[in-house]
Amino acid sequence: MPLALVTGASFGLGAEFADQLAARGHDLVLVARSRDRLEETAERLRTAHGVQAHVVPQDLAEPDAADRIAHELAARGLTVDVLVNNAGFGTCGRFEEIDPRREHDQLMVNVVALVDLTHALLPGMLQRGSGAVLNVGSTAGYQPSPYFAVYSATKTFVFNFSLALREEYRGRGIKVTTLCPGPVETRFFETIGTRRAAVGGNFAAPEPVVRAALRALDRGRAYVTPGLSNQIVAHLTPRRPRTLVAAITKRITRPVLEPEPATQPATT
Ligand SMILES: NC(=O)C1=CN([C@@H]2O[C@H](COP(=O)(O)OP(=O)(O)OC[C@H]3O[C@@H](n4cnc5c(N)ncnc54)[C@H](OP(=O)(O)O)[C@@H]3O)[C@@H](O)[C@H]2O)C=CC1
Ligand SMILES: CC(=O)[C@H](N)C(=O)O
Repeated sequence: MPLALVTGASFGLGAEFADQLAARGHDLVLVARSRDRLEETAERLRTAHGVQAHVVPQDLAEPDAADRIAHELAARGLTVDVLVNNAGFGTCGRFEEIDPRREHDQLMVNVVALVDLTHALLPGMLQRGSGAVLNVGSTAGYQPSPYFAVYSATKTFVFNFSLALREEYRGRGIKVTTLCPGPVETRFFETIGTRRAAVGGNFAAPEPVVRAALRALDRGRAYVTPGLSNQIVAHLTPRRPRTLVAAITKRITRPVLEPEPATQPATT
């Protein structure tokens, strides 16, 4: 069976990727920090889909995270066919008020670990002449986003990095697709600290978002943004003048500085 490695598989979109890939008959390697949660997911996938599910607990903010994962894969004799770089989190607010350590970790998880894991696994895919990389970006990456300065920049990085790789490996059996979702109902907003961080779209459930991502990967598409309002942001928003785009985006993202609304819908 083909083997897929999913980062951030303990919750949210990553757990959904693991479910849907297992339902398609993939064996899984599940990576995140929450060991218990990964073990539960792995057991559920084995029982429901009869696949092998391997748990590799790892903090992706650690500088040698990808090396450790690669070492673990080699020790267990596992060859990865599909890499889903999904793990990530956001920060928001006035830049000078955000904990620099948190921003640093965000860069490590959203950017450095994603590149390092791709370095670790892509050469094997090239040798075998087939493989797939699915990177999770965001609609936040389509433009500079004041009050999400670092988060949106990490997602712009993910998008441009993925587009460039896709072009480099065209014709060599490697698919590279970026999922750029708008707001999805996950723990993301608990972690970032406010549901006001859901900018410019309705909340989607993880299931259709992941389904759209895997369909796009099947078809070799460069990127996918599920949902009509998110597609308007993706395709119809002018890209320049860039300073004007940043100024307009600031008007849209500014509410993130205001207090959280009183009621909190449950998250998955
Ligand atoms: N929800 C949304 O509206 C949107 C989300 N995204 C992107 O989707 C991706 C998944 O987020 P989502 O499912 O929504 O959020 P969740 O908070 O539900 O899940 C985040 C996942 O990332 C993992 N993770 C976070 N930090 C680390 C770390 N240091 N080391 C290892 N794993 C880590 C978490 O695992 P653990 O805590 O166990 O380590 C968890 O499995 C992210 O890249 C996010 O930016 C993009 C657009 C919209
Ligand atoms: C959190 C996200 O990345 C999402 N695109 C949003 O705008 O809410």
